[in-house]
Amino acid sequence: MTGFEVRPLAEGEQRPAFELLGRALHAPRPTDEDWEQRARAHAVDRKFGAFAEGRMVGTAGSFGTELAVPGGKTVPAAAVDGVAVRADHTRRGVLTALMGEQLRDCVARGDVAACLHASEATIYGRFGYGVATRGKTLRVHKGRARFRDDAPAGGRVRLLEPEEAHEQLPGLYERIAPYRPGMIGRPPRWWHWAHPRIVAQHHVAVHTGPAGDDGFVLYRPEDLRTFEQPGAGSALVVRELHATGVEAVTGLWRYLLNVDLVAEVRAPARPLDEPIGLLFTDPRVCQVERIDDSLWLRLLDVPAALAARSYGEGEPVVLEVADPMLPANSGCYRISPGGVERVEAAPSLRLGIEELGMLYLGDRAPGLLASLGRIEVLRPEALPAADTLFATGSVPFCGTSF
Ligand SMILES: CC(=O)SCCNC(=O)CCNC(=O)[C@H](O)C(C)(C)COP(=O)(O)OP(=O)(O)OC[C@H]1O[C@@H](n2cnc3c(N)ncnc32)[C@H](O)[C@@H]1OP(=O)(O)O
Repeated sequence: MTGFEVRPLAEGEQRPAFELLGRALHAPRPTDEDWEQRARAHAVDRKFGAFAEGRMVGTAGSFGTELAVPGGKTVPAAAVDGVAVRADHTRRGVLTALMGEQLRDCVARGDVAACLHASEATIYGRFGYGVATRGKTLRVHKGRARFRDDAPAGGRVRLLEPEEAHEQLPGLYERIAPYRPGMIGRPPRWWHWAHPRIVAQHHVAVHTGPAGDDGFVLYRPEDLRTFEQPGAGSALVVRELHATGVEAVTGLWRYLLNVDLVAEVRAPARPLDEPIGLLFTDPRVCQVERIDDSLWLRLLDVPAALAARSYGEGEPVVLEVADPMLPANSGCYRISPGGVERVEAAPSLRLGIEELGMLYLGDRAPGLLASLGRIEVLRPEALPAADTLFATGSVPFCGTSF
């Protein structure tokens, strides 16, 4: 559609963009005071606006970070946020134009990947993003929860005051992450913008093991009491839990389940392989309520992304990747345990950039996507080989909201 232009935001346009976003997300309009508090995290850098008749009608932003990929390396990545189009200008191609500008800008900056958390699962596939990590929501009923005698024990937990949390958590996160594919670095901008809002609404507890601080949890109480059930107590809702290992994870769960006046602990967006149920004498006290998409991944520089991750043992496979929005990525890549090279060879498997995002961190196997018709199989023997090559041995997890 014509009738609007997309350009980088100019200095002074951060607040209208922030208000546009808030309105699109049905958030209350920020007061001058709210804006004062947030302004320092709202640099114009990496932000775009769409303008029609002199007014901003859409916006999209990102911040630069590092994404952990299989094998232990990180790649430069854009964490995309603040995407919105004014309600009176939706479905006219404004987001499509913003995404195009943003992707080209990220490529020019040298970002190897872009990632985001989606408000709706129907928006971003068309721009090449695929679901690359998922999270499960756990609910543990405290009344019946008894830890097994052989469950890890030890360590201690201390509560932090908000000022202590501001001071201590950046260093602690830095030290214990990224420990698995899908985690992102948290730049100062994230700590200035997202963290204060989270800490204002949550309690923060840190676990200390034999080697020092090795995990932390942010949680808030939710009142379950009603007129009919005045003794229902509270639920503790976990916003974040990061730890170096199962001992620290267990220590933090022991702490949460030991807080008085608590009926249940609910933890959304946990790693799919976190074995909380197995800690209890009755594993059914821990229910998986749902599994949701978490991080959406869009590879921007396919050769660099494929070269950055490790591969399992297996016969080499030639993938043909199609990326209509960033055609420089389209082509054939030979993947082998030793590495990746761009080739002019007949492909064994053909897939789109969205599907490559889905399997890149190890969340989905090529065989699964092929069985759903999302990978075209030209040589059937290549499919088990691709499954082995792309297997990671760990479940990807993001754990940072933005
Ligand atoms: C990373 C984040 O920040 S997530 C937050 C995203 N923002 C929001 O959810 C705020 C509320 N929603 C909005 O502001 C807008 O609806 C947006 C940004 C999601 C979409 O903006 P639009 O300008 O309407 O998108 P655009 O017109 O470019 O749509 C492109 C295509 O996607 C489809 N599409 C866009 N949004 C949606 C949606 N929410 N659900 C289903 N389809 C959608 C359109 O129908 C269109 O399809 P077509 O090409 O087949 O015709």
